Amino acid sequence: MSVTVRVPAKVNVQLAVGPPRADGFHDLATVFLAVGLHDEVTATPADALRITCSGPDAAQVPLDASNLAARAARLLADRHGRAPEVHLHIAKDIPVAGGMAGGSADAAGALLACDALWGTRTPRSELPELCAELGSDVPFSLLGGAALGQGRGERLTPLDVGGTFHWVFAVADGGLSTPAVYRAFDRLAADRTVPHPEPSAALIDALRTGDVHALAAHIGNDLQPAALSLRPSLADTLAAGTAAGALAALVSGSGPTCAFLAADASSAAKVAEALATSGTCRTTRLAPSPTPGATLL
Ligand SMILES: C[C@@](CO)(OP(=O)(O)O)[C@H](O)COP(=O)(O)OP(=O)(O)OC[C@H]1O[C@@H](n2ccc(N)nc2=O)[C@H](O)[C@@H]1O
Ligand SMILES: Nc1ncnc2c1ncn2[C@@H]1O[C@H](COP(=O)(O)OP(=O)(O)O)[C@@H](O)[C@H]1O
Repeated sequence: MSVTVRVPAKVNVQLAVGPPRADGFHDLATVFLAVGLHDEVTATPADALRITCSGPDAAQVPLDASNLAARAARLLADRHGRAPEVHLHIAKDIPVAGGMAGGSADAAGALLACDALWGTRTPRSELPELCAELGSDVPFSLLGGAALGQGRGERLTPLDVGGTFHWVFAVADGGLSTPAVYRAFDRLAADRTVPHPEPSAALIDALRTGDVHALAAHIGNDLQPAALSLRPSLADTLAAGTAAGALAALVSGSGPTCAFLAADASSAAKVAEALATSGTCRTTRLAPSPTPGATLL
């Protein structure tokens, strides 16, 4: 017997970052959008906790206790006073360390898969809190769709989305460390007062009405200058997608994946083709949004 859970990647269409807090995190006003790139986490009975991973980027995924799926299994087992005996296989399609919350997706997937395999029946209302213990992005990986994230990103308010948005992702060679990008943000902000981050009403309205041009006009990522300072070549990637007709171009979360919003599916295909031949990224992916959160298959 085994249980498989499908989990989506995300892009932050708004990522407003405040000053560092006493606990080292930053308060955010972020709008998460789940996009149609997925990992699958399969839980199978085993004598001990074991992690395996397949997919083109599998070699970059740690298979020890630091894997977020392993941490999720341990947390759930502790919560129910049982041993974390499970084999978790991650079929990885989400770029690793790319600012698309792949590890967070696997954590949310492992929680749901283990809960079903072990029959621990954790109340659905308790899952977001367990997710938040694992990482700031994990509650959104569970929820999917679109949501406003506040606090360190874990306090979610679901948002309505009135249409399908078409994305192209330009995947870079190598990842960027999320803490390093937040540190670069702090360095770049050292000589100014960083305001408390506020949600963009215009952007939330654009999502609700499904207006791609309005969404493109209000999209933004405060971590982008920080990611660019660590990886200046991303400016060429962003420029290549814009030249190919993308309505908006931005770094996805902490990067280095770049995200391009296209007017429709055929424009997205053209942007992807131009990026693929531009020599400014390792590979490109097309994905619609929104898409559901962690789902038992
Ligand atoms: C930037 C974002 C945008 O959604 O995602 P990615 O682009 O990395 O996927 C998130 O804020 C990343 O969330 P996540 O990757 O879950 O971070 P966590 O494990 O909770 O924290 C890792 C580290 O990032 C920094 N961090 C994270 C969240 C936050 N609101 N402020 C922070 O300063 C802290 O240095 C923290 O120690
Ligand atoms: N299941 C997992 N999948 C990917 N990376 C993981 C996983 N568990 C732990 N990690 C570690 O987390 C880091 C960040 O990975 P990821 O979640 O893919 O990126 P990001 O935080 O940029 O969205 C990786 O470099 C890797 O060392």
